[in-house]
Amino acid sequence: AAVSRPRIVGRLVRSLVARAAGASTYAPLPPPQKVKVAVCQLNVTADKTQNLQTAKKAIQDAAAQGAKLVVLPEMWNCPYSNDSFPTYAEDIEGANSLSVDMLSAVAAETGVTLIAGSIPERCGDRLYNTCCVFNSRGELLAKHRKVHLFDIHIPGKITFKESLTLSSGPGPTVVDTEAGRLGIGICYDIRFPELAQLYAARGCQVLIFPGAFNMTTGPVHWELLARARAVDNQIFVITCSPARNPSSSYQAWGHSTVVGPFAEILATTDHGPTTIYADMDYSQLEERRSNMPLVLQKRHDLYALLDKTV
Ligand SMILES: NC(=O)CC(=O)C(=O)O
Repeated sequence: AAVSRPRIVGRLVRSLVARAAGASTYAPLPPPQKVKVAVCQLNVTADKTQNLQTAKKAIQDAAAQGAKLVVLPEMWNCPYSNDSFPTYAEDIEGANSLSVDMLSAVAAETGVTLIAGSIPERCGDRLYNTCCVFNSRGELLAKHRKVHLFDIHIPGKITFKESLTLSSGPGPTVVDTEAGRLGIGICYDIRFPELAQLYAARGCQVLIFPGAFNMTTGPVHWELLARARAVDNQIFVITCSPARNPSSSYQAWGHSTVVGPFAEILATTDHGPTTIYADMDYSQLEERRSNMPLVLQKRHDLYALLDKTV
């Protein structure tokens, strides 16, 4: 059954308070040893109702295939454009968020942990690019607001300035779920290795990046960055893109991918709508880290990661 909005909000507030209070002192988790993940590369159109139906069906199908963790892409309920963000934005903690209601209900119905890509979030007079995380009861566990905004100008290729409409989020998001401890980033966030290092230092088992790279940066950087974050931190990395839509003003690269802690590709795809699956075995984290104990070999006398959020 769908979870009522007050319960969702209460849950989120408790979760945020708990994280603020104890972010540096997570108790060791009894994580599941193996998790089957589904990465849904959704077709995104200008029709929001259709986008919601597409997402719902993809989650249901993934659960029917045995996935326990389901990931959606960046901006799956609207076209990726500054014109669209204000129009499609929803108040995630308000009473009438169509997307959140659907996500909460389908997570509860299917019993999956849902990393719900991102949607434009309206909060007061600000907009954010926000990823919601739901547990198997449909409760909102956390939300990540994109920390690094995508402001780039590559002459003759691509210019995009998210900061024209969006505000950047306040900080990292580590969330303990039935599918393990997850660190969440959105798209451009993957380019900043310190964020991934911080997540690894906090004991995350998987880094999840809903993202929509493009035809200029995607071919050269998308897989490279996912594998780089994985190999640096000896950690699982998941990227989830929208499918490429020829009628869209922004051509997404696609190529959603799951990478293992040795930087090996566990699952990947091209640019069409599809769902890819991978079995993540968390015992590989210990194995890779004991084979090659990078954390123990760091020269803390020469450099350090400074976590300013705890
Ligand atoms: N869309 C993004 O946030 C990032 C991207 O396309 C890139 O880094 O390239």
